[in-house]
Amino acid sequence: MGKIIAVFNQKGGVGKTTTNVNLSACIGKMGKKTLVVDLDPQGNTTSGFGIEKEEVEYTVYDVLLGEKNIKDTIIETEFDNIFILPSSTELAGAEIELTGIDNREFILKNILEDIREDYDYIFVDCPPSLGMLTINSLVAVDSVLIPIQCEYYALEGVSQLMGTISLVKENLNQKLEIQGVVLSMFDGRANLSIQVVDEVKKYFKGSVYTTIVPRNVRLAEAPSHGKPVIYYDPKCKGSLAYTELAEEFIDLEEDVI
Ligand SMILES: Nc1ncnc2c1ncn2[C@@H]1O[C@H](COP(=O)(O)OP(=O)(O)OP(=O)(O)O)[C@@H](O)[C@H]1O
Ligand SMILES: [Mg+2]
Repeated sequence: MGKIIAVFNQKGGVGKTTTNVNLSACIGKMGKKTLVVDLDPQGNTTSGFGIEKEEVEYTVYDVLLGEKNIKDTIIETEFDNIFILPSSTELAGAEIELTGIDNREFILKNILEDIREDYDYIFVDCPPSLGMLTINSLVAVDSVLIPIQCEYYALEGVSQLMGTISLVKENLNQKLEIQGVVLSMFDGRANLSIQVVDEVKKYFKGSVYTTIVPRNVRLAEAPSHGKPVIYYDPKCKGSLAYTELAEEFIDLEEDVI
């Protein structure tokens, strides 16, 4: 049965989508069948895998509103073992449209239960907010992968993030766990980055991945070519980091089992 993981931090621009696209692409390359759910109306995960948002007929929006079956909406990408449930800008409206529905926090969970056996891993890309879409994803998943940017305000908002996870755990999803914390956009030349790594490790204790993702311009360029970085420039630092992170992720998972 597939494991479902939300890539979440309510803070914007910390590397959620970059981590989601590149970690899942590396895991797919390792032979694991992977579904990526783009739950962000910005649709950066969808376009990051080379899918033109305007050309997609049905999206996660139609599935959430019960107008389309998930199996008919998932798209197979050109990348090894990667399937995507695409997003669209309409999804922004879902925040409001879903509030009128009974058991609205469980909509995504019920949808993903139908297909979780078909995949090894399912990654959900969350928007940078604490609205109904994010709550749906925290209820639907087994664990949360938290990207943290190596910058001055890195830990700002982290207590709110942990508070949200605790609330969901107490009230809506008892089995919710922290999958791990990924430090991203590390700049080895800056003392600040080094300090942030120490602080984050102190706060999250053993949950921080050993692999740290450096700031690497190839990671920022790859989405405009519609490719995960390992397909865009397999030898760059960003590719090496996400490949290492995927190996660490899988090793930890397979140890647990
Ligand atoms: N390691 C990195 N090196 C260089 N640029 C990066 C790196 N990680 C992310 N970026 C760039 O930083 C910006 C924000 O990253 P990303 O979109 O992954 O964050 P996000 O948390 O998903 O943002 P949002 O909250 O808006 O969804 C993007 O322009 C991305 O290309
Ligand atoms: Mg994003």
